[in-house]
Amino acid sequence: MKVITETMAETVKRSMYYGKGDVFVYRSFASPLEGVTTIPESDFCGRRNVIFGMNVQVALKGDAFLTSFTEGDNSLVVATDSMKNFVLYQAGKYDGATMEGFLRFVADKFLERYDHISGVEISGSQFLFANARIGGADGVVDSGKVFREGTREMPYAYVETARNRDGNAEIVRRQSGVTDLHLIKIKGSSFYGYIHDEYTTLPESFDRPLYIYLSIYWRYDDDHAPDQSAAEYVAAEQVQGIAETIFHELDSPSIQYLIYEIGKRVLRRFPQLSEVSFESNNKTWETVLEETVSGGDSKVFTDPRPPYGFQGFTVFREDLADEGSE
Ligand SMILES: O=c1[nH]c(=O)c2[nH]c(=O)[nH]c2[nH]1
Repeated sequence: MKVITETMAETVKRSMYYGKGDVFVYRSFASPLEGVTTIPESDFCGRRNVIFGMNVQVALKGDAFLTSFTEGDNSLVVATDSMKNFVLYQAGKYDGATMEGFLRFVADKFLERYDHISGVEISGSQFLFANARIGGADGVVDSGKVFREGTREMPYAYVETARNRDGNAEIVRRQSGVTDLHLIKIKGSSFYGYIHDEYTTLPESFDRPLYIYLSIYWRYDDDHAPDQSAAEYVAAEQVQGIAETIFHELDSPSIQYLIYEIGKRVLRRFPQLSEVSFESNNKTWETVLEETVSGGDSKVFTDPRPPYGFQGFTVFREDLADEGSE
């Protein structure tokens, strides 16, 4: 009987996990992120982390949880409410400066604390808070105490760990990112040359108001890790700066080509990365009036109607192979 069970365990890969989402963590006066290597496309040089805030999702994995599903046996269940408390408690113990580092720290602590857990999947979206600007005797300066939740676009991080044969935590997969950029280029984008057949109604466009929703994700190569050194850390703000710069510079023939060019620039700027992935949506405005009283290029637009197009693409370091250096 035992042999059959073991064989089944090897051949049947069951999906099994449970956890907690929307764990909102706000840590005040965390370590500042300093010593980041700057790039020409961005003036980002660090984060003060007066408020280090994020929305965390965590899931625990392990064969030990099987009977909680199959027999209602809760004896090895870490309640998801306790997971939430665990994450919040660790926020007080973390002395690093990045979400990637924090998630790794929490994942390791889970495996240390609970022997029966075999793996952890944890991800987060970071809230960026910007200093309020206040007027006083010295002119308009940063408040240092009052912050506004900065932007819609959010740094993203994902870490998956598993216990190895020696019982120690190992990284299985991880990814960093920036999600939910909304970028409009008012002039200088086209889309033409696509298949024209009995299904085509879209007019070719030689100067469209290209509006994209964009999420960008990147992975470090095996010799580098996002929580290793600030000098090798790739910040969401920097990748965002590259995306905005390329969008500005390039007269793009399509979103497909635009994201490829952004990906190549990111890999060229950051040799410590092995790949960059994109998810984009096309929200290009509809043109309502081609002319206005202002003359020149002035027009009137409105939001597009659904459905919306999307693109997904991963750029690898090999894609740079036949390019000269800048
Ligand atoms: O950049 C674009 N890529 C497409 O594949 C596409 N298809 C479409 O209708 N509009 C666009 N725009």
